[in-house]
This record gives sequence, C-alpha cells and structure tokens, in this order.
Amino acid sequence: MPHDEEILVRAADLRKSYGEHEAVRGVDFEIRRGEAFGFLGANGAGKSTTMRMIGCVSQPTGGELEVFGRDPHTQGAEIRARLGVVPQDNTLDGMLTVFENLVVYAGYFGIKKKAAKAKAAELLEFVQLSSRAKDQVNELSGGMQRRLAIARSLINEPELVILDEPTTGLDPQARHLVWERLFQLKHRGVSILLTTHYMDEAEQLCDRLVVMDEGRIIASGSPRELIDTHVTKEVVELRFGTAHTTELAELALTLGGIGAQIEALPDKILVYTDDADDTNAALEARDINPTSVLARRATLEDVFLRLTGRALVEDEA
Ligand SMILES: Nc1ncnc2c1ncn2[C@@H]1O[C@H](COP(=O)(O)OP(=O)(O)OP(=O)(O)O)[C@@H](O)[C@H]1O
Repeated sequence: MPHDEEILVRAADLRKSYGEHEAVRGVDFEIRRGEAFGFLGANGAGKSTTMRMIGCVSQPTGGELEVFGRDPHTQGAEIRARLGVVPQDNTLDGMLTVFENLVVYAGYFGIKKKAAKAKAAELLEFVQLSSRAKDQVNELSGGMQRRLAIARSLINEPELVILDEPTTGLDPQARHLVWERLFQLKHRGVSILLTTHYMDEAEQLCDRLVVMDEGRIIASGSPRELIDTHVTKEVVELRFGTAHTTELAELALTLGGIGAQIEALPDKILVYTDDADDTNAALEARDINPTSVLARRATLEDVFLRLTGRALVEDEA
C-alpha cells in the first residue's frame, strides 16, 4: 500500500491485551499532518496504552498500526527519531539542572554538545524557562516541569508530538501556560497528539478528536461536530435544595412531554433540549421549582455523558 505523506498515524482494528484484560479493543483512526488530534476519555479508557503503541514502547497484540508509514515493530528507532513524547509522569531527572536535562536528552538523539546547548537555550526561551536554566528540576513547580518536559520533547525537532495528559494536576494558570505553548507549537506546523480527560482542553486544543471508553472509540469528529451530532442545542442545569430523587420521575414525565431528555448527576439534573424557554415554561406549568436553573450551551462533557451515561471527570485529585 503506498504511503500518504499527509497521514502521520494510521490504526486499523488496533488492539492491546494485558493477559486476559483487553485495554484497547479494536480502534481505527488516522492522524493527519498539521492537526491537533485528541483522545478524550475517562481514566482507564485505554488512551495511554494507545499512545505507548504509537510511541513504539509497547507492542500491539492485534490489528494494524503505521506511524509515518512505518511499522513500529520493525522500524521503531526510525519512528522515534521523528517523534516527540511527553509522558504522563514527566520522567525528568530531578537531580540535574533544567539545562542539563535538555542537553543529556539531546545526546540520545546523537545531537553534538555544541548544537545541543544552542537548541536547549532556544527551547528554554520557547517554554519561558530561560531564567531557571541553572536550577535543579526538583525546585520547579509542576507547571514548569511540564513545560520543561514539552521543551525536552522538541529537542529532535519532531514532526509529531505526543502528550499524555499534558495538564493533569496543574492549576488553571499553569494549564493556560501549557495550552499557550501548544498553540504556538501548532502554529509552527508541528502536529500534536494528546490525551486528556478534560473536555475543555479537548475543545480548546483539538481540531479533531476521538472519544474513547473502555478500550473502544465511541465517537469521533471535530469538537463542534461531536456536539452537534450527539447533544441538543441547549442544556439546562437544574438544582434542587434536597436530594433530587423525589423530583426525577415528575421531571422525566414533564420534560419528556416536550421532547427534552434528562440526565441525573449526583448534584444536578441536566435537561437536553432545543429550547430552554420551553423547559422553563413546562416546569412552571407543573409547579416544579428548582433552587437554581442555568441554561448553557452544550459541551463535550455532555457528549460523553449522553454516550456513556457517566460524567467524564468524576472526582478531581
Ligand atoms: N502494563 C499494564 N499491565 C496491565 N494492565 C494495564 C497496563 N497498563 C494499563 N493497563 C490497564 O489497561 C486499561 C487502560 O489503561 P490506560 O492507562 O491505557 O488508560 P488511560 O485511558 O490512559 O487512563 P489514565 O488516564 O488513567 O492513564 C486499564 O484498565 C489499565 O488498568
């Protein structure tokens, strides 16, 4: 089969089992040059396992996988030379300085000392860590360490950078700094592949994404396409002062009558409707009085909830 230079990664019925456990159960996707592609899914969905297969550190147990038109099993070294990888746990050397981490890593790609030092300085500038070059890595904040891991992944000027949950555990400000760097990277023409369980991250960064659940891809498209296909135009969030179980049956009946659907979460009830005004009118007519009513646009979180009946991020660390 001739290789299309614009397709960076192609997977067909890709599978990975650990003993009896099937972590990835036959997934198909294509990642194109120049795009930011995301894997969105809850913990344990199989995202990291898929990334590790693309990164040539774990062998598929079934199906097909091509990276840059090459076979990860036999041409792993060639593929890795063109990839940048930011693993979930940073794997930075805490005992070395920020600068040394980059220079040592450059050595793995056969980059000579002088060129490595110049590249390290340029990359620290890019991730806004130049002033911390001489500090030891374990003196940096979590957000800075993540930015350094991104800089390190760029040392070999990769065509595709894989980031496994790039902002998990970071505070909002640190997350935004990482996002900003990733936007810059994309602007420079680097293709990006990321996993996340944050729907806002996927919505912000990804041109296209797949939603993964229990080892399978359950939906794919651009964030907009996914929302338009799987969710109604508007979502109304209802909260009741007490446990809302008593209101549920009544709500289902009332809102079902106007074509809306409901999804009950522990702290609120979500109403999926094409017209929030109709929902409010129906509630008033039946004298149902939530303590708060909030109409908002549908998000990827709603897509996940509609497809799986579960919230994407059930508890935050
Ligand atoms: N080395 C391994 N040995 C056995 N089981 C594994 C191994 N790695 C992952 N798994 C299992 O495979 C499933 C998918 O894990 P994976 O790490 O790919 O999920 P994930 O979507 O990346 O979630 P997370 O966000 O928690 O990393 C999980 O049930 C996990 O326990």
